[in-house]
Amino acid sequence: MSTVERNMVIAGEQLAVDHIYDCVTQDRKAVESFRLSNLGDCPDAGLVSHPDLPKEYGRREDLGHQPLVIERIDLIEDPDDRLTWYIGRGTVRDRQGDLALVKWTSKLATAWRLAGPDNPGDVRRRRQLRCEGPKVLDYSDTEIQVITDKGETVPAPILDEEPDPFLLADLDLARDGVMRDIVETIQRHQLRLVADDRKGLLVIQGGPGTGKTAVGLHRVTWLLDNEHFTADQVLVIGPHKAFLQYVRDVLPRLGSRGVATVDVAALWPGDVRATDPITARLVKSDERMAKVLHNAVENLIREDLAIDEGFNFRGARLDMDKAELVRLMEAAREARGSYLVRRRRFIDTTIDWLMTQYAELTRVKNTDGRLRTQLEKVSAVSSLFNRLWPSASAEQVFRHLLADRDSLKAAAFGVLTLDEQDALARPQARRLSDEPWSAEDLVCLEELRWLLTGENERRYQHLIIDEAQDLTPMQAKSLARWCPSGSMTVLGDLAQTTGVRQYDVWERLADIMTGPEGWHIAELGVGYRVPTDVMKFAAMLGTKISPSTSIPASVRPPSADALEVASVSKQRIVAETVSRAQRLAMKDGDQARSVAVLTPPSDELHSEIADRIAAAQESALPGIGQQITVMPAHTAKGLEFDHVVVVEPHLFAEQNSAGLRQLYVALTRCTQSLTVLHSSPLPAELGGPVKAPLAVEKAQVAPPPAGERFADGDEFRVSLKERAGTDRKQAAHAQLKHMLAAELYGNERVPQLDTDFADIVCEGADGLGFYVISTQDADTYAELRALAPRLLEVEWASAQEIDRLFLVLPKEPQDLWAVDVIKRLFDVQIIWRTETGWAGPSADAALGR
Ligand SMILES: Nc1ncnc2c1ncn2[C@@H]1O[C@H](COP(=O)(O)OP(=O)(O)OP(=O)(O)O)[C@@H](O)[C@H]1O
Repeated sequence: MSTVERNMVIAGEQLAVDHIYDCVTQDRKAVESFRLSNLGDCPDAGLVSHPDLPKEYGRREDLGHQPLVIERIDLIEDPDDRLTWYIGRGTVRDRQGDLALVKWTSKLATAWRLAGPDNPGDVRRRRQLRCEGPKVLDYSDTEIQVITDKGETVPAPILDEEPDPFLLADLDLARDGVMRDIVETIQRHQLRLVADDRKGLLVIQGGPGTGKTAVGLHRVTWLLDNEHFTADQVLVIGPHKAFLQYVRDVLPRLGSRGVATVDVAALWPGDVRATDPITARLVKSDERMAKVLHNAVENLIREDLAIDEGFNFRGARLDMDKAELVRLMEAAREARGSYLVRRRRFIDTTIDWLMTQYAELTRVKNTDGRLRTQLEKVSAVSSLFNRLWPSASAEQVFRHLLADRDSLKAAAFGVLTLDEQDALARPQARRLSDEPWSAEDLVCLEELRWLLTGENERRYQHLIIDEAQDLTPMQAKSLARWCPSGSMTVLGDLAQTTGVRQYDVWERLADIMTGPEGWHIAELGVGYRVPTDVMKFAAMLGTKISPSTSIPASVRPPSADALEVASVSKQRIVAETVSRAQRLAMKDGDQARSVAVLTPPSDELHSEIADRIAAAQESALPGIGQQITVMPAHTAKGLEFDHVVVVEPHLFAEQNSAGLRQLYVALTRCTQSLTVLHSSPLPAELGGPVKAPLAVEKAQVAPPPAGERFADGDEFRVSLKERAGTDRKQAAHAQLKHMLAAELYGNERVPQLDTDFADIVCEGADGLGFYVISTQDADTYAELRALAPRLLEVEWASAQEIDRLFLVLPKEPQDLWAVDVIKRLFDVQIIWRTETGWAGPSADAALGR
C-alpha cells in the first residue's frame, strides 16, 4: 500500500476518532446541564449514580495523555447492521444513545479481540490504531477472514507470527518507575486469561516479564466491569510495598477505583519483631501447624479437672456434680462453633442446670436474666468456668504452647516429629507484650484467633495474588479462609521463589487455597520485558534452579549491547559499579532511563555502593544521571528498570539455593541492558567454572556392614582408623582437606592434619575442634543423618575433650533445613565448600574467622 493510500486510511480513521471525542464532549455537556437542571447549585455528589442517567455518563476514566480509541473492528455479519465498531478505554454513546465506542472490557469487545483465523467468529479485520490522545498517528491491520473470488468467506492465512510493531515500540519505551496499562497492545493469549470467566481458582504461571502482573491487574478491571464482583469484594495482594507503589496507577487508569491493594507482609496484623531459625520457620509455616494449633486450643478444655463441688446461692445449696459437668462439657465440645462460642454454650447449659436446681429448692418461678447473671458471677461458678474452659487470647495460647514442653508435646503428638517440636520450643519473654513474634508467628496467631473466636480478619469474594510462589502453606490456608468461594487469581513463577518454601509444582498451594469450584492452571510463555540475550544468559541459571518450569521466549529482538559481563578486581568493584551505573543513566540522552544496581546479600557491599552513588548523584548536574536506584536484589521482585547492574553474583551463589533464585530475579529485571560485574568467577550455574575434583563421589564411605562385629572398643577403634586411612586416599578428600587447612592457616590457626581419627584437629578461641571430611553424597536429610554419627564415633574413639565437631562437605546439601536439625540432634556442625570459599551456618566458627 502506498504512503498516499495509508495517509488516506489514517485520515478516515481520524474522522471516526474525532466523532467519538465529539460524543464525549456532548456527554460532558449533557451531564453538566442535567446537573444544573436537577441539582441546581448543589455539588454533583451522587450524580454519577443518578437513576435517570445511563451508567457510563460522567464516569470517564482519567486517561491522562492516553488515547481513548484503540482499535477498529470490521465484521462480516452484524445483527446491529453496523459492520464497523471502535474499541477503546471507555464506553461512549452518541446523541441517539447508540454506542460510538465499546469499552475493551465488554463481552463484545473481548470476543472481537480474541478472534483470530483459528476462531474468527464474525470478525473480518482488526485494525489497531496508534494514537496520541485524539490524534491518529498510524494503524496496523490483522486480517481475520477474507472473501475469496467466489465470494466465500474463509479464515485468513495464518502468517508467520511477526511481533506486533506497536507492541515492540511500547516495550522499548523508558520505564519511569510506575507501571503502565497494556490495553492497547494486550496479546490474545493474555486477554484470554484476563477474561477467563471460569469459576474457582486460576493459577497463572509465567517466567520473568511474561505479563503476569499486567494480566492480573487488567483482570481486576475486567471482572469489575462485567459485574462479577464489586470493588470492595476484591483484594489485590503484592509482594512488598515498593511493588504496590510501582503498580499504583494501573487500576485507576483502567477505571477501577476503590480496590484495596496490600503487601503480603501487612496481611497478618502485628509487628514482626524477630526472625526465627530456619527450622522453626519451616515448621511454623507448614500446614500441619494448623492441626497443632487446633489441638492446642482443644486441649484448653479440661474435663479432667471437673470435681464434685457445691456452693450457696441466695440461701440455697447448689451442687455441681462432676459427672453432669463432664456431660455438659462433652456436649459443648462436640457442638459446632469456635472455642469461645462453645464455651458460651457450656456456660449457658451449666447455668440452666443450676437454675433448675435453684428453682426446685426455693420454688422461685422467675429465674430471669438478672438472676442468671448473678449466678454466673458467683466466684465458685466463675472460677469453675475459668478452670474447666478458660477464656484465652491467641497470644496467650501460642506463647504457652511454645514455652511449655508438655503442652507442645500434647498438641503436636502424631503431627510433628520430636525434632520439629524441638525446633518450635522457645522460652517465654518476661511479658506477653515482649514476645518476639516472627512473621510466621503472626500467621499462626491469626489462625488461633479464628479457632478461638470464629471471626476472620478479612473477607473477600475474589483475591488477586501476585508473586504467589512465595506464600507458605499456612499463609495460603489463611487466604483461603478469607475467600471461602475459592475465587482467586494466583500469579507467580516457581523459578523466582525466594521464600522459606520452594515448590516444584503449583498443586501444593492450589490444593490448600482451592474452594468448591476447584482450580485451573494456565501458563504465559512469552517474555515482554527482558531482552533476548539477557534472557538467554539468565536461562542458564533458571533451568538449573527450577528444571520443571519453562523459560519464556523473549519477543525483544537481539541487540548488541543488551548484555555485558565484566570481570573487575575486588578493589575496583565498587568504583566500577558506580561509574557504570552513572554512564548508563546518561546513556540515552534526552530519554530519562531508569537504572538499578542490584546488590547481593551483603550489607557491607550494599552500603558502600549506595553511599558512593548517593554522593555521586549529589554532585551531578541536576537531571543528569540522577535516576539510579540501589537496592538489595531480593527487594526488586516484581519491579523493572531500563538498565540493571548486578554485582558479585558469586555472593548470591554462596547463600544457598534461595540466593541463586534471588540472583535469577535480579538478572531478569531489565528492559534494555544488563551489566554483570564480578571479581570472583561466575557461579557454575551461570557458566562459571565447575570445580571438577570436588564433584561428589557416591557412597565411598559406607557405614560398617550390618553384620560386622567388634570384639571390644579397641577393635572398633582400629576399624575407625582404617576407615579414615581409606578415605584419605581419595584425591577429592585430600584436596578438600588441604583447602580447609590453608583457610585455617590463613586465619592464624594451626591445624593438625590426619590424626588417628579426625582429618583435622584445630585449637581455636572456642576450644578444640574436630573436622571430619566427607566426599560422600550428602544432599538429603537422610544422607546427612547417616554421616553425622561418624563424628560421634570419632569423638568417642579419640577419648579427648572436644568442644566442636565439624562435618566438612564438598558442596551445599540440598536439604538445607536439615543442617540445623543435625546440629540439634548430634551437636555436629556442617560446613561445605563453595565456588569461592566456605559456607554453612557455622562456617565462621569452623574457620576461625
Ligand atoms: N501485551 C503487552 N503490551 C505491552 N507491554 C506488555 C505486554 N505484556 C507485558 N508487557 C510489559 O512487560 C513488562 C513485564 O510485565 P509484568 O511485570 O506484568 O511481568 P511479570 O510476569 O509479572 O514479571 P515478573 O514475574 O518478572 O515480575 C511490563 O513492563 C509490562 O507492561
